[in-house]
Amino acid sequence: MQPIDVTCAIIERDDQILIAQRSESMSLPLKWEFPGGKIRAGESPSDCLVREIDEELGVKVTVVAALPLVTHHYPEIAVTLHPFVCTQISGDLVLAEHVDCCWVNLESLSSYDLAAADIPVVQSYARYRRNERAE
Ligand SMILES: Nc1nc2c([nH]c(=O)n2[C@H]2C[C@H](O)[C@@H](COP(=O)(O)OP(=O)(O)OP(=O)(O)O)O2)c(=O)[nH]1
Repeated sequence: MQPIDVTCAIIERDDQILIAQRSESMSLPLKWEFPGGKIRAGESPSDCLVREIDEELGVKVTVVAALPLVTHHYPEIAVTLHPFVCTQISGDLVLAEHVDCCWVNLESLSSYDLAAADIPVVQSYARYRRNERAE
């Protein structure tokens, strides 16, 4: 199965990051994820990310760092996630597609039912944070 390319944003605010819950009508219903979406033909991953976050959350973000790609095979679809660490630069959060969102500490993430592809993203983000603090 050829993976589809999907961007996702780990939006940082102080010591917390934003996660959002997919709706019942989306694929992976009610799973928690990092907001984002499919990369369009001819679009760069970072342009896709900025567009998707504006569409889904109504806010502008700027990219701080790119994390390693993660490919995951679900039973019916395969995805390659392009994760970016971001900060919000303007706008007020309004959910256009998700049913819920919350700001969480890294340590609390394991209590949310995350999409399976996001688990390695959380691990690489944790490594990124450790390296940031070591500098
Ligand atoms: N956005 C996002 N999608 C994820 C994550 N983890 C994960 O497995 N996925 C999967 C769910 C979907 O199968 C796919 C992304 O599809 P999507 O429905 O969010 O993308 P989109 O907004 O471009 O969708 P659409 O316009 O076609 O409705 O990637 C994640 O952290 N964020």
